[in-house]
Amino acid sequence: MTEHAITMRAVNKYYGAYHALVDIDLTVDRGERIVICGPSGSGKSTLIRTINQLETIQSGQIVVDGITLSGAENVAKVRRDVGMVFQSFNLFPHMTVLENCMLAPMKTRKVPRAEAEATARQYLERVRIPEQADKYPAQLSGGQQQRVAIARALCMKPRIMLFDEPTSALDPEMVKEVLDTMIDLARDGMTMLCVTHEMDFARAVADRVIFMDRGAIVEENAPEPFFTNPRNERLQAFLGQIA
Ligand SMILES: Nc1ncnc2c1ncn2[C@@H]1O[C@H](COP(=O)(O)OP(=O)(O)OP(=O)(O)O)[C@@H](O)[C@H]1O
Repeated sequence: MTEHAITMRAVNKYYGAYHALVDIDLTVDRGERIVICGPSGSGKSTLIRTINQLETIQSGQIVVDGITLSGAENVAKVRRDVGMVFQSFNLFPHMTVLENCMLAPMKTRKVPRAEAEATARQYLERVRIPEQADKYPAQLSGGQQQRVAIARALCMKPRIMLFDEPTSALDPEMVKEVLDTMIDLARDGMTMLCVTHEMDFARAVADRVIFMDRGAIVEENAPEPFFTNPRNERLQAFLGQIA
């Protein structure tokens, strides 16, 4: 067992000439819940997408669960261990909810069908929509679709979950049901990195809140000093805007 869930050292990422991640150093402990916030374009999505190499980096090192992210074999191993939930739910529209949840375990983990189905039903229960198993995504509300996306990620039994603005495409009345699901997960000890502007969620479950600005991590702290005593001027302005 390695000590940390994720270690990023001197990570730099460019989109062409644009410097999107600037000397990122970040260590995430097992079971730690981290919320990442910051202005639009500050690099939040890019940062979490580098953790399962949906974005490649130009310099630095990322180690996930003791595995250095380089080489196709290592990247595949890391991806099996890291679940990701996006702003848009990215479910397969031509498959039922149950089939969406069974696909990856059967394909990439070679889990037998009966076991994949049992696991899928267990996690649909967990996100409180077991009765939707045989419907197609288009027949569900946005909040329900996002809970399917969370169940689908959990079916791979990930050690780490990444969330990229999971509630920002939802109607306001559906935000709470998704946040409640995430709070349940957080309380169960899942290692979580979550890009969100839901600061009540951050206050409720985050061990650490990170503020990104112009590609860099400029402040990180436990919620208490982070919200009550922000040291950085741009963080103060940002918190003022989203309050
Ligand atoms: N594929 C890409 N090609 C070129 N530039 C990109 C690409 N993806 C992101 N960028 C740029 O990199 C910067 C960081 O983008 P990123 O999506 O990580 O920011 P963000 O903080 O998540 O923003 P938002 O809150 O608006 O989602 C932005 O300036 C963006 O325009």
